[in-house]
Amino acid sequence: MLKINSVSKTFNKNTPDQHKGLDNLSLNVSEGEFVTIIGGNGAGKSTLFNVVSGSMLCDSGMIELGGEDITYEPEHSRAFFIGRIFQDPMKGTAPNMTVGENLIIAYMRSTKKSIMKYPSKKDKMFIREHLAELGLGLEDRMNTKIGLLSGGQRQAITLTMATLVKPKLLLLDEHTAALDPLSAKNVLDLTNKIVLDNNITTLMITHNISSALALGSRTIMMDSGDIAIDLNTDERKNMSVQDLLIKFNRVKNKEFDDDNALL
Ligand SMILES: Nc1ncnc2c1ncn2[C@@H]1O[C@H](COP(=O)(O)OP(=O)(O)OP(=O)(O)O)[C@@H](O)[C@H]1O
Repeated sequence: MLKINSVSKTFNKNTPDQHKGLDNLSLNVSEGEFVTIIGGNGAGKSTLFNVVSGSMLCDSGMIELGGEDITYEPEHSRAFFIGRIFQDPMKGTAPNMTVGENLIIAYMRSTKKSIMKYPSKKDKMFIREHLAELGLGLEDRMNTKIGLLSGGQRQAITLTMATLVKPKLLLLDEHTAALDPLSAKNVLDLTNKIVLDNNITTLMITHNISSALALGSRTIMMDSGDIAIDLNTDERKNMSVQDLLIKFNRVKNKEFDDDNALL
């Protein structure tokens, strides 16, 4: 489904500050796979998401999604089939527009319908039903401005916006890191439900190693712009956080270094 072939990205080339964001990284993700990604500071996690979503172009290598070469496809056209959710709940929504308006715009955009046209009753029903499925009562707050909702509610809506129409790929970029622990847990539970119910191919960056091992079907650990450890479902099953840190230490011959790690 997603094939990343020997992708590299160097920043500040030919300057004393030159360094590699991605170093010949290859990764194959199958349809419906839910991969959690961890890694220390500057390991290259966000750069990986940037080159996959098109917000940055790689220097070399190839990225294929669903059999199509998207390596040099511009970000705005990838946005039709790649959903990306950021740490900041305000990113990706218009705070002065209502819940309903935000969802309608996301829906019209992903179905490539004109946003100049008034949505049909059927479209509005579809959106309302989707929101009701979250079980947060947000379907009764369609006229509330998004900016007035809590961070957790906003992330739940952003998640709905990104999955109203099933994306080919969902990128979750530490999407619960700015939330309080209870909201973070609720949003992670919702994420798990939405991803599994819809069989969405998903990559999720997290600093929480226990969540990374508990969620999804595979965990990769990045270091120095490449994948250091790649664990499938069976390999992860009985692995504790401590086991993983010991494995990293053995493979890379150094301590895992992540200021934000919530073990
Ligand atoms: N736009 C940029 N310009 C220059 N260097 C960059 C840029 N983006 C990332 N880098 C560098 O590339 C390396 C990888 O950064 P990246 O943000 O991908 O790491 P990360 O794993 O997401 O780290 P963190 O968890 O700390 O956010 C780092 O050394 C970083 O400083």
